[in-house]
Amino acid sequence: MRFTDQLWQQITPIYESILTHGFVRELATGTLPSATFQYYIQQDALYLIDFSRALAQLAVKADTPDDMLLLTQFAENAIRVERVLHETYFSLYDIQPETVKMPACFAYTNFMLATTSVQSLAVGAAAVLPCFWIYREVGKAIYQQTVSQNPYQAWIDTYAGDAFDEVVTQMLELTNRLAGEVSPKDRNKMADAFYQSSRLEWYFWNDAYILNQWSV
Ligand SMILES: Cc1ncc(CO)c(N)n1
Ligand SMILES: Cc1ncsc1CCO
Repeated sequence: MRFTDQLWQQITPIYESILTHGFVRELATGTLPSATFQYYIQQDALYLIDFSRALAQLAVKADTPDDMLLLTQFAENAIRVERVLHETYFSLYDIQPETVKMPACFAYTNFMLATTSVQSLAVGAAAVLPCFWIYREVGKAIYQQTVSQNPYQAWIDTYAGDAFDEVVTQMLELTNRLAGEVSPKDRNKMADAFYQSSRLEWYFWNDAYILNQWSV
């Protein structure tokens, strides 16, 4: 069994909770209230910027030009996806950019940035892997269930598509290779980082669903 298969086994309950979450269900059926989607897109634009920073920090730590290139391309692409959010959703739904990260976005981006700056390349890679992998699985799952005229179809197509699939496969290969080069102790740290980010993926959707704000 590949290392990443073990990682996925450990997050099975989290993944199930994500797939059955109201946000994901309503995204699939197109019934998600537009205010909820707005909140999500505003937070995701903020998220993608720091996600790009996290990937760039991993690129600095990479040992080979090939890995540097892969990670810098991912970092660039995260900014490009952030731009596309603005060009499509922000203008389509007349969404105003947000500057304040709400609790889940704040927790998730800070966790990724701390892990990719303080921990090793392998542990940092495990911390960003759920961003790739969970979105691909959710994208493919929703793609099966989606209805015609779904207002969120473009979002679904992005993550269910072949281009994203290829990117995720590359990130999985990198993570498995790195896992093979580190100690069992570090593989445990990788598993912990992967688990924590997976949890935060659930919280990110949940915050949007409940329109969570800072209480104080
Ligand atoms: C919160 C979150 N996780 C993962 C992705 C996909 O990279 C995204 N756009 N947003
Ligand atoms: C995972 C991911 N999601 C949006 S951009 C990106 C980086 C890979 O291109």
